Amino acid sequence: MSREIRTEPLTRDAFAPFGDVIEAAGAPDKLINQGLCGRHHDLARLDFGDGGRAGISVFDAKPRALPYSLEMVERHPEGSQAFVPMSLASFLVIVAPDAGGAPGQPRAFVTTPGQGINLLRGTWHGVLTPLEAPGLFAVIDRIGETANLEEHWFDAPWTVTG
Ligand SMILES: NC(=O)N[C@@H](O)C(=O)O
Ligand code: NI
Repeated sequence: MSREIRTEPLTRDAFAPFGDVIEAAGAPDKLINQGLCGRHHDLARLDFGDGGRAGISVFDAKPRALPYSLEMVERHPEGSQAFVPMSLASFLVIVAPDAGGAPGQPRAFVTTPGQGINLLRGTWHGVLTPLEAPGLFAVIDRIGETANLEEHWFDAPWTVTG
């Protein structure tokens, strides 16, 4: 069986089972600030579970390149995780459905500059993977006492190609 994953463009509909696309797409939901600002409202299904709270952190991640070797995916069973780029840089978003407690066939999406994402609680995903510098991202996820992290290391790597 081929262990190659071809990237696909990130769209709201394709990504919906895994999470949300955070972007200023189409007309704003509301004009605010005397009409000088468009509000694209409430774009993501944020979820911080019981006993946790929302936090914002900044990740400064090293850019990677395609073809990319995917050795591991992880998930956060207690909360969602959003990545909002602090520059107009594309990044690689790898997700996988759950198949009885382990990841199924991974899918790889490439964002267009300006897109961010929110991963639903418990979604298998590759770690933050910028494709160009700067790899600066605001990350909104659960702050709590637990690790909130489950990793799955593949027996053999997947190769993500453009
Ligand atoms: N470990 C951590 O905070 N980051 C990962 O969850 C990730 O998805 O990059
Ligand atoms: Ni994560």
